[in-house]
Amino acid sequence: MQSFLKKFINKFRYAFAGLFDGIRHDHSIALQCLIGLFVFIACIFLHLTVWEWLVIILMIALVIAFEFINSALETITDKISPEYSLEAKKIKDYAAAAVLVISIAAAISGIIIIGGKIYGML
Ligand SMILES: Nc1ncnc2c1ncn2[C@@H]1O[C@H](COP(=O)(O)OP(=O)(O)OP(=O)(O)O)[C@@H](O)[C@H]1O
Repeated sequence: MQSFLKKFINKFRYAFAGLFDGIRHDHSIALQCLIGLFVFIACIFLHLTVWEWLVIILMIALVIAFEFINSALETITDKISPEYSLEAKKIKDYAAAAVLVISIAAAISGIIIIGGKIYGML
């Protein structure tokens, strides 16, 4: 029981270590976190509904999570294929495309929700 609890706590410890390491050492992750924080703070003043908050929080989390996965794939690609290769290019470009797709969805959601709120205030 104790070792189960220890393993469980360690999982969180490693995950948080990864979170802080990514924010400190990966500029793309740091930038996405900063944008997410800025959007979150801006939304506090816009009196969002529960559903609007859910979409905003989900989108911020998805973009940051995709950025972490992208960085993990870049790291493993650089390790196994430091030389130029078409496969390495494909892995990195596909991972970047995944971030792009979710970022476009987040931007559109943000424009609809935040833009709509600001428009309503004018
Ligand atoms: N080993 C490689 N072989 C072939 N193409 C590569 C290789 N490494 C990088 N590339 C190409 O360069 C692009 C940028 O790769 P890079 O590793 O610099 O990612 P990045 O998006 O600049 O990462 P970050 O800014 O998060 O550090 C890739 O999307 C890919 O097209």
